[in-house]
Amino acid sequence: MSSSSSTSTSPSAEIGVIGGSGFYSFLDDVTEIEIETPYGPPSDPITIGDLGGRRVAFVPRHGRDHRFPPHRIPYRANLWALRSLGVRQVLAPSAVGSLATQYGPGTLVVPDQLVDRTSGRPQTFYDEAAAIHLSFSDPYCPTGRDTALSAARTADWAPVDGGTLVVIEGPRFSTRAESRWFAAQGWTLVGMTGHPEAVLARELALCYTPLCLVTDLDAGIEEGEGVTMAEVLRVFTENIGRLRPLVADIVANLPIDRTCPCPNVLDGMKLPITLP
Ligand SMILES: CSC[C@H]1O[C@H](OP(=O)(O)O)[C@H](O)[C@@H]1O
Ligand SMILES: Nc1ncnc2[nH]cnc12
Repeated sequence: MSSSSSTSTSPSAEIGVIGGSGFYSFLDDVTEIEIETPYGPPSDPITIGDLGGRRVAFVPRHGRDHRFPPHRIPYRANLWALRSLGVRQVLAPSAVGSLATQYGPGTLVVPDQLVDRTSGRPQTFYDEAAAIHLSFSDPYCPTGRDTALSAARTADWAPVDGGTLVVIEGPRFSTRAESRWFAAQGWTLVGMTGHPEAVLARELALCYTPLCLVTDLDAGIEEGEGVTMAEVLRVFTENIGRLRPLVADIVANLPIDRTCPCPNVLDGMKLPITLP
């Protein structure tokens, strides 16, 4: 681990933020850290700073120059690096498409379920020496979700509480038929990065909370031209001015001591690896 500023102790943080498309920086007055993990380096050097009285680590999921497409993001390295810095609670802003007309661009959703439609992405830390099967019935931290929802309400950004995020392999967007099928299942949102990020956080006993900003109505919902990357980035950029302070408020309001089930998910398991 190397750091750009001289510190006598190792840099550490308690809360991690993984920025998505259009969310490439977060903190002021940062220490920048280059970390190697058993899974290679994270998407970018991690920046650590103080925010709302908390120590926060930030990593841009796609890299600050958006060089990693969703299927090439080093998800394991990102989560491992955050945990190795002391992070135990993770906030995950993400740009998503909507599968429901009532949730138009600019809607903030804190989903409570996900459906994995990715293929071939490494999605576990436990792939040799012992079989580890974790419960994933409720993929997100209940306390993180509640904290996010109440911070959004306080900020007058009426959030949608719950919904199902379907995660596609990408990097292409969905066809209209796929999109209509997702909507017909009753799923709410579509994205490309929510899996395996959430399950890898669970495997490291981290709290993980998705913050989904709707940037578009997906192809089968709006009979227009179809979604474009430019549209996603434009709408995200229009909303980043209120998303950043909201993430800061959530950071400030996350509990210091975790009373949710997340810290205990590995209890009694004989792990084949030592967690950082
Ligand atoms: C920029 S277009 C599609 C891209 O945007 C979303 O990224 P993220 O979840 O990191 O905000 C979506 O999942 C795709 O990766
Ligand atoms: N319509 C969409 N499909 C998949 N990922 C997205 N990210 C933002 N909008 C999206």
